[in-house]
Amino acid sequence: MGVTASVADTARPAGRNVPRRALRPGRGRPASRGADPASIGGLSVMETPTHSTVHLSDWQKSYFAITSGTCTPGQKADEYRAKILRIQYAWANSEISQVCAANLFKKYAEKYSAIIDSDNIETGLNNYAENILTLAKCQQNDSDKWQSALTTDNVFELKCVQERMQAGKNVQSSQMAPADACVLADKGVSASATPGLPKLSICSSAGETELCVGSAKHASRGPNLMEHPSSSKSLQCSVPPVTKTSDTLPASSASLNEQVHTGFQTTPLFGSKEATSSSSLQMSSNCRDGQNLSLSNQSAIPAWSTSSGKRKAFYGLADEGSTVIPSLAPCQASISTETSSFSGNKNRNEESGVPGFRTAKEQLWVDQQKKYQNLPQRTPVSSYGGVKKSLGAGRSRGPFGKFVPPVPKQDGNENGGAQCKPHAGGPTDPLLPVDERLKNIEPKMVELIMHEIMDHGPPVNWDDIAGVEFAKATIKEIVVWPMLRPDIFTGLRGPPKGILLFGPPGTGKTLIGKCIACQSGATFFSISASSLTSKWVGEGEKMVRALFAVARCQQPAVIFIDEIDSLLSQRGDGEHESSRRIKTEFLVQLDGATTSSEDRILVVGATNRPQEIDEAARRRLVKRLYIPLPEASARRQIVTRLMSKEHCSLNEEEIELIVKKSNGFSGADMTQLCREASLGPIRSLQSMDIATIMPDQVRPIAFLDFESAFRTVRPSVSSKDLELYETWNQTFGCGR
Ligand SMILES: Nc1ncnc2c1ncn2[C@@H]1O[C@H](COP(=O)(O)OP(=O)(O)OP(=O)(O)O)[C@@H](O)[C@H]1O
Ligand SMILES: [Mg+2]
Repeated sequence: MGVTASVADTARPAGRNVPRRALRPGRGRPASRGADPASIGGLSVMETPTHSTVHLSDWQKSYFAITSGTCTPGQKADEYRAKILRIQYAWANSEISQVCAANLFKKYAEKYSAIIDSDNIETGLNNYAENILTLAKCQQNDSDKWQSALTTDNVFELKCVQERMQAGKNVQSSQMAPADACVLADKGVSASATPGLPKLSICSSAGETELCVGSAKHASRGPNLMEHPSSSKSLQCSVPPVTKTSDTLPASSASLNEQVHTGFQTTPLFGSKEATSSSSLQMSSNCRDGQNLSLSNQSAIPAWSTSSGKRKAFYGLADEGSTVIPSLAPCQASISTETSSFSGNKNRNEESGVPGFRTAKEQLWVDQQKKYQNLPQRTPVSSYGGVKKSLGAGRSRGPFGKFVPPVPKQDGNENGGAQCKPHAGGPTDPLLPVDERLKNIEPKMVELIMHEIMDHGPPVNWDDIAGVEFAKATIKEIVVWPMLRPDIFTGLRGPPKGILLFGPPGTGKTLIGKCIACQSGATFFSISASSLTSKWVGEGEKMVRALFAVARCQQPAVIFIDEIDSLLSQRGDGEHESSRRIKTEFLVQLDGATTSSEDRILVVGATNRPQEIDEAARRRLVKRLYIPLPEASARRQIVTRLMSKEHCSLNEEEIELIVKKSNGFSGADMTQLCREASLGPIRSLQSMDIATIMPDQVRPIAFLDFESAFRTVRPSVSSKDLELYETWNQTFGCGR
């Protein structure tokens, strides 16, 4: 690669892989070789080669973009990295001298110091660590495939290691390391001050060559990473044997360790003199080495190629322990401090007891790890803290939701669980006894069902449900009270096993289901029928079986199935085999639940298509409660309750008018009407006011807002549909 191309690249937006040659012809520039280093990056340097192919306008564009403040810190950092890379290439190709390269590096370090050292999160590079993290995540899969051929056994046979071992012996024989020696490994690696291996990690003094860990070759003939793509291998290969001796770390090494983290010396780019003189561009100890090290390492060393283990240590994967050789772990952690600088920063600070700099993302990760460690290891957590998906509607348990074992509650306050064996460790814990009733159920399904238990969510009271007094009273009678007093509700008074809530859409059927969940004190499973039928093709009936099995272990239990018509629709010839099997299994289970008078499992189904429910299922859902459109009183209740939370100027008469005008509206329609009206005061503002107006300056919601809301909100249930519900209710419903 010629410097020409490098310089041309410098003028392009960083990070874009536009073919270099594609740029030049378009611009009609001569494709001459040998750039003028003096013009690389627009900096004046000591050497002035003969050719210059930098297009001035390109350079100016780039330069002004970076310095004008229109670039983000991330873009600036990209630009910086790109420039460093260009210089390295030029130097590696002998197109500029080391002195020239050193000077260029120095200039760039000075030029970019404002963004590198800045604490300002908007103009500095603090947030750049986030970008690196993202990049690293993206690269993880690919780079994980790479495996070093070096092992702990063959690494000692490497010539470079042998040389360094010998050199180490020599130095050790002089009894002490030079005072200004620089250790370039950290904790694990620097433990190598054991006889035979000591100087693997200790450099010669300043002025001499500085070493990378394991890069003995560099020590002997001057570092040239560009010439030695294998240097990253040697970095890695030297680690295991050194680690073995970590417990023999002498104090001197330990103190030297501190230098490891603070310097940039792990990236020797120049010959000895240049290395020393260029220390200023090595972003030394007081820099925010998290970012800087990352930048510099990425530019100088193919850092990501050093090992996948580094990345594992970097992320602290949940399954790391199972895949990482224990003896390697400290080394991986230590190496990651070099390549994954923010983790190094963290380690260092934690070791020294000083709270260290962390990006928000880092902190979140640490917090999640801590949180997760304190919880039972039930839910498999993905490598990055993601959570395995569960099926169905009840996702409210969340990633760290409370663990509810599939056993009856056994303390004195709860009922019906005495016959179950304890299963506190969860279905997948091999050490704990499994409930007899779960023996034939796949643990994976038990696990999935457990996710469907709704044990929290916004509380819903009976008062929140306007109207439907008969349905509410019936539900209290057959659900809540028997759950609370099973001793009274026995024999003929025993609760039914199935309830069907049917009625037009938006009348509060799901709301009632949530209310039962909150008020009954039972374990509440909320499963949408479609999740059983669509997600679990072929396994749906097993899921149904598992559902009832787990519910039996969790008594008293309520299984709420929303849109139950899709699960229990009429059986017919064109029906899919799998859905037929699910339906059959469901009916069997409903019967099974019915046969045991001890069982306290209630199935509550909700539908707005009751006519589609299979007759066998209909029979089993013995209480079929019509949830009609809200009457005038219920509509008034909804409006009053919603408006009581808002700034509103409605008087009684106006509310009555609204109630009258909303005849035929469902509960959901009423809610929508109120939402629409509440936007009226905002709409009446001038658009320019919205940015500056104070909340208390917004006028109250008035009747005129409802009047305009009535123009856009219409009833969602047609009178024809209503007739169908009425007819079905008269035929099959249990209402009065
Ligand atoms: N009786 C009611 N009292 C108060 N609010 C209600 C009532 N009915 C409906 N709503 C409002 O309408 C919203 C939708 O209600 P819900 O989801 O329970 O209807 P649904 O009967 O289940 O409808 P669908 O048959 O379409 O599933 C509720 O969140 C609530 O805000
Ligand atoms: Mg619903």
